[in-house]
Amino acid sequence: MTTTEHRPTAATPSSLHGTSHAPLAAWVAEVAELTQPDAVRWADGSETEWRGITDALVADGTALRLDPARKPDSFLVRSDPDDVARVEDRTFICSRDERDAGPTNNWVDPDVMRAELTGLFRGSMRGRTMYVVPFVMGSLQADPPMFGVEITDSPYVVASMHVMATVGADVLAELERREADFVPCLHSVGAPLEPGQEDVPWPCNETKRIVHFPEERSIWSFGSGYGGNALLGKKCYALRIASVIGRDEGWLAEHMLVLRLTSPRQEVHHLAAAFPSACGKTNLAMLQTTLPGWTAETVGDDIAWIRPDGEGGLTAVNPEAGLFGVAPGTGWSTNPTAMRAVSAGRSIFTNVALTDDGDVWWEGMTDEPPAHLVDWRGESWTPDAGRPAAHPNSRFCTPIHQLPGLAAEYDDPRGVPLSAVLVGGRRRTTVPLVVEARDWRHGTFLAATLSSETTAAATGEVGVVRRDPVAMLPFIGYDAGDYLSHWLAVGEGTDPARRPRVFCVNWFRRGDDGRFLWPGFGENTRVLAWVVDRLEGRGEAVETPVGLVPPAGALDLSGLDVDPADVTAALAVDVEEWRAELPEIEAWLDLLGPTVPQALHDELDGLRRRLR
Ligand SMILES: Nc1nc2c(ncn2[C@@H]2O[C@H](COP(=O)(O)OP(=O)(O)OP(=O)(O)O)[C@@H](O)[C@H]2O)c(=O)[nH]1
Ligand SMILES: O=C([O-])CC(=O)C(=O)O
Ligand SMILES: [Mn+2]
Repeated sequence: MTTTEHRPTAATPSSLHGTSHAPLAAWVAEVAELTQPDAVRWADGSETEWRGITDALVADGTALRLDPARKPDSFLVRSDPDDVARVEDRTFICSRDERDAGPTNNWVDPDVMRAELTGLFRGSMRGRTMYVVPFVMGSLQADPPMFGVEITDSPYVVASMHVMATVGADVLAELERREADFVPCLHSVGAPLEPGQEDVPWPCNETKRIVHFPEERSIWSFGSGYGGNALLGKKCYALRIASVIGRDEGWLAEHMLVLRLTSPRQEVHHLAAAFPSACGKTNLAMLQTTLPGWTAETVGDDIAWIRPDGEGGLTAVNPEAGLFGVAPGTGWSTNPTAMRAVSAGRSIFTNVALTDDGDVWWEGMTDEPPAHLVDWRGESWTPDAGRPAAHPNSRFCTPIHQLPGLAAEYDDPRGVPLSAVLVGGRRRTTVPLVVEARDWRHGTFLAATLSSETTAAATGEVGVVRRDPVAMLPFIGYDAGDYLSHWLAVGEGTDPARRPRVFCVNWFRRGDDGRFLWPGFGENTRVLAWVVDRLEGRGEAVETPVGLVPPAGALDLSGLDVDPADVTAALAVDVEEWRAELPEIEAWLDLLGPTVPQALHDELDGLRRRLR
C-alpha cells in the first residue's frame, strides 16, 4: 500500500476506503465524518513517511532537529506545560456494569461517556490531517497477532508510534489477509483549526478523557498528546485492554520489564519485574552487571504479556518495539546502555533541555550540568536557575533494537520462560531491599499490597505512599479484586516445579539523613545474584514476619564501596514499622472489597500473627 490522501466529504465516504478490510474502512469513514479532518492519510510505516513527518514537525515548529553529529535523525519536542504526564483522574474504564470497573478505576456509564466523547470529537480534527496507523503490539508472526489501528490528528504521535510499535503497510496487509479483529484506538488532541487560524507547537485541550470500553475493546483518547495518554498501543492497549483480554483468555498483561540473567556457572534465568511508573523498570531492564561473570540482556522494559506455556510454566512476551523512558536520572554512569541507545539515532526527546551545541541534557545525565541550556519550556537556563532544566517526566522515545545487550528474543512471539517475578516500589522506609515470598499465594499478597511513593509519571502530588497492586493500579482494565484472583489462579495453575518464584524489592530505602541506603542501578546485580542463588537452591535465607530475607553475608558485596551497616539497614525488617503498615494493608483490602480472594485475607491474618 502506498500513502494516499483523500479529501473526505459526506457525499463520498467510499473515497476513504484505502483498505479491503470492511470493518476498518467503515470505522475510518465514520471517524472522518465525525471529526471532519482536512485530509486522511494512511500510515505505511516507511522511511519516506518518517522523513516526511519529522521534516513537517520541524517545519511547523513542533520539533527541533538535534545536531546530527551528536544525535542523528533525532528530535526535541516541547509539550504544552499543562500536558506533561498521564492523567489518571481523567482515565476511565467504561464497562457496562460499574462493578466490573471496580473501586480503583474511574467509571462512567458507557452510553453516557460515548455521548460525551462524540460531542468532544465532533469536528475535533478540522483543519488537520487525520492519520490512520495500523499497528501490531508484539510480533506480526504471533498467532494471532495483536492488531490495533490508531487514528490520530497528531503527527508527533504517528512518529512516536513508528518507534514504539510495528506500524504500516505490512501490518495492514496481514490484518486484511486474516480479516482479523483489531482494537480501534481513536485519538485527537482536541484542537481544531479554523480557517486562517495559526497552529501552536503542541496543540491540546484542557478537557482530557482517556477512555476504555473493555467489552468492545476500544479506546478513545481526547485532549492530550503526551505519552501513555496518546500513544495508545502502550498503556491503553497493551495493559488496560490486554488485561481484560488476558482475564478472558487465561493470561496476564503486566507492567513489567523482562530480563535474562546468566550466572558465571552459565545458569540462565528470565526474570520479570513490576515496578510502578518511574520506579526503575527501564534501568533494571538494562542492568550493567557489577559482579564478575554475570551477564544481563534486555527482553523488554515496560510491559510483559505472561502466558501459560502449555507445559506447566509461564512465558513472557515483550509487546513493544521501542523504549519510552524517563530521561532524568538516566546517565552515563547509571545507565550507559540506555545512553548508547538514545544516542544511536531516530530518537524523539520530549521536555528535556537543549544544549548550546544542539544536543539534549537532563538532570542526572552527567554529574555537572552544562553552563548554559534552553530548558524544557524553551527558556534560557543556567545552573543557578533554581529549577530543573528538564521536566521530571521528560522522556526519550527510542527503537529498542538500538540497545546494546538486547536479547535475541525481544520480539520472539514465543516469549521467554519465567523463573521469577519481582515486584517493587519506592519506599523510604519499612520495605526491605529484598524479600522472597514463601509461595505463589504469599507472593500474590506481596504483589497485591505493594506500595510506592507517587512520581511525576502521572499528574498529581509526588511522594505520597499509595498501594499499587503489581504496579498495575492505573492500568488494570477491570475490577482489581478480580484481577488479583486471576493472578492467583494463573500462578497456581502452573506446575509447582516450573512455577516462577516471587520476590519483593525496594531499591529506594533511605537512612535518617535522607541518603539511599543501597547504591542501586548496576549494583542491583548483587540482589539478583541472590535471587538466582535461591532459584538454584543454594542461597541462604532467614524467615522474617514478611518473608525470606538474605542473612548478613548472603549478599555478595565484594568490591562494593558501601558501609555494611547501610546494607544491614536496607535489609532490616522492623517489626514496629510493619505493625504500622497493618492498618494500611487492611484498609486497602477493604477498599478493594468483596472480590478480593479470601487467600489474601488469610495472608494478612498470617502477617498480623507473625508480627505479634
Ligand atoms: N536510587 C535509585 N534510583 C533508581 C534506580 N533505578 C532507577 N532509578 C531512578 O528512578 C527513576 C525512574 O527509573 P526508570 O527505570 O526510568 O523507571 P520506570 O519504571 O522504567 O518508569 P516508567 O517508564 O515510567 O514506567 C530514574 O530517575 C532513575 O534514575 C536504583 O536502583 N536506585
Ligand atoms: O505511559 C506513560 O506516559 C509513560 C509510562 O511509561 C508510564 O507512565 O508508566
Ligand atoms: Mn520505563
